Amino acid sequence: MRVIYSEDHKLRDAKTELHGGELVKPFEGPFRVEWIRAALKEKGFDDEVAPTRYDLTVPLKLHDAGYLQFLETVWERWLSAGFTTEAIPISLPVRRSYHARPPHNIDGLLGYYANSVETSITEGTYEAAIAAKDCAMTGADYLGEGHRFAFALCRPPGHHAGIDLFGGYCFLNNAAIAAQRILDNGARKVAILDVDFHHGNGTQDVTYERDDIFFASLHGEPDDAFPYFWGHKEETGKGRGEGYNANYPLLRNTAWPAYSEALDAALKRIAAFGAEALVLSLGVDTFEKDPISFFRLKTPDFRTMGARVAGLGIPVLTVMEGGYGVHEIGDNVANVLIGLEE
Ligand SMILES: NCCCCC(=O)NO
Ligand SMILES: [Zn+2]
Repeated sequence: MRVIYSEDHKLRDAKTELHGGELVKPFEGPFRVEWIRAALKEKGFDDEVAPTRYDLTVPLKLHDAGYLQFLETVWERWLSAGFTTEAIPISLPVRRSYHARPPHNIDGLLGYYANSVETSITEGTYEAAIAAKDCAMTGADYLGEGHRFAFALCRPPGHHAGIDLFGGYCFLNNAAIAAQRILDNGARKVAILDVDFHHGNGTQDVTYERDDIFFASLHGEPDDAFPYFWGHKEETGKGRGEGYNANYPLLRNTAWPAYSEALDAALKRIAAFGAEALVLSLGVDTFEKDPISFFRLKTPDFRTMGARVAGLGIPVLTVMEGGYGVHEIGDNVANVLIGLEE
């Protein structure tokens, strides 16, 4: 299977994350991708390429132009405002802020575009996010050449990045950008299946009113799991998108039997939609040892997951999302790819 990887992920190397009321070493660090890369190489995934560089034409079909400009300029503006730390939002447009609009003040602008406040913005964040979406788009084009599978080893991840929202370690929605590229390459219907532990609220945001992209997400029950305010069953799409969004919230300690039931239901919906290709938002923070999640999947389950997804019989672009803290993330990602190709 072709693996698309960019050294530029290392440009995103934040030193702080707001977690449990204090600034900690980020869970989402460069080590993650290097662990995964090493595991893939060990298991024979040695067809690795660097991404093609693309302009912003496709991201601008999903993200707000002002938001992209913010991402590109925020770090310099933060420093020019005299700050010497990493940029973390503190004030958000919440309920009844009826006239909220992007303030000039960079401190306020950070909050305007944030959907959560754990994620610091630092030097190199934008460049790394650009490289991640280039990995996803390169994978989409590789499928467009007639190949069945590809893996975009994206970092930073993207599934919490909304139309004009960053957070949850995400800045550009790599999976949705890849889906858009697949459509631009000629497909009429594409599905995105998000198997990360956390609801892909950003992906839901950018696809919610569309009938050419079907979005399904399996995730921790929002009443108990980040991002908390999205991912309920009753979120089924809006306008033309009504019926093209499916959420499968699952309870604490969910293990493979219950998880696979929801997975099969999601796959059935995707097949019924008539997807010509699938973008798999792969987070492996569903793993039993993940430090910030609460499902109980085991390493062999990820191989079964890949095989079930391959059962759709359509091309699959796997896009890396979350999965933290333990070396097993490499084996778990490799197992999904092995299962896909079985
Ligand atoms: N503050 C929690 C951030 C969770 C990020 C993540 O793994 N999303 O999939
Ligand atoms: Zn996650």
